[in-house]
Amino acid sequence: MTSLLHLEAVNRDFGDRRVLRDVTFDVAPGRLTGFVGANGAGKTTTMRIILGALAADSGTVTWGGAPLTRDVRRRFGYMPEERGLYPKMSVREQLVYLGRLHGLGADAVASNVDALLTRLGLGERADDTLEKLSLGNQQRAQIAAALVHEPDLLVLDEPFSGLDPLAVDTVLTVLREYTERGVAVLFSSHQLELVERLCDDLVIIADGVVRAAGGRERLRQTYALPRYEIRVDGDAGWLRDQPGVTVVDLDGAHAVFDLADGVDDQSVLRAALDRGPVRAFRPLTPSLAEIFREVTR
Ligand SMILES: Nc1ncnc2c1ncn2[C@@H]1O[C@H](COP(=O)(O)OP(=O)(O)OP(=O)(O)O)[C@@H](O)[C@H]1O
Repeated sequence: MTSLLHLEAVNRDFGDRRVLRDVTFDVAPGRLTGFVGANGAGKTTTMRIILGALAADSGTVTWGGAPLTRDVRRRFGYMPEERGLYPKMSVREQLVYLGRLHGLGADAVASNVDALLTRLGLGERADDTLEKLSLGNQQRAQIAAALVHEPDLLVLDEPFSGLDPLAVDTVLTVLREYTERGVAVLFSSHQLELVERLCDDLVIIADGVVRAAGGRERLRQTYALPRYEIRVDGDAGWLRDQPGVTVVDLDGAHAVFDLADGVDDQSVLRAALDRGPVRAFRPLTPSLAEIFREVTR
């Protein structure tokens, strides 16, 4: 059974620089959580603290409400930013080695490794040394290494960087299979479009501070501007004279506009209908890139 990973007020300094400030968020079982932030925002440092590769100065990390022990961490899978496989060893050999290191029996390891390599599209390359593989395939092998011992929590540092769209889909499908089994997955990325497409939950960090965290749809609603799109038959220029309306974009019959606080969207719709047919009228939800800009500025 997997559990909830919870970080509470985690702080970390390097020298006189505070790199993480009161970092608090959850990684829930069965959910893909995207960890986004600019270069140097603190993602890798946070992940290394979760994995125990680095100590926090203060704050706690718990798994199912209990502090992390070495045994609990053995049930975690990690793909570090500095990829960790040996270039001159065959992919299969090192995955088997890693599985054994995590305490799996020889038979379980052999079947896990074969299944994983097939799922990740590396079945044919299993006996090649890592250095012989393309960069995209090396990346898939690194992901396999984080999965080989059937972890309860997966922590992946930029797992999608350098993958072509097909490989992104393959890896995503595999990660989804894990979340469907209840595994909790945290991955960092600076590719906002990708994170937006993939994630159930998001954590946005800037300068070591979590600026927003929670379900993707809830965040979208929380940061939704009162912004609307309208398409009419004639020219929509009259919107400029409508009280409480600020036109953001106008292109003939199509317009995007913001509404002032307290102005009823239906009154704008009625005003449009008084002038003729309305072909489209809808509130616009912000993209992750817009939310990111909003919370990190
Ligand atoms: N061992 C270290 N010693 C000193 N400073 C460090 C160390 N590790 C990280 N830092 C600093 O901490 C800050 C956060 O780095 P971190 O690697 O966690 O960011 P990140 O969000 O993962 O960025 P990136 O996307 O570039 O990997 C950066 O300013 C970095 O220079």
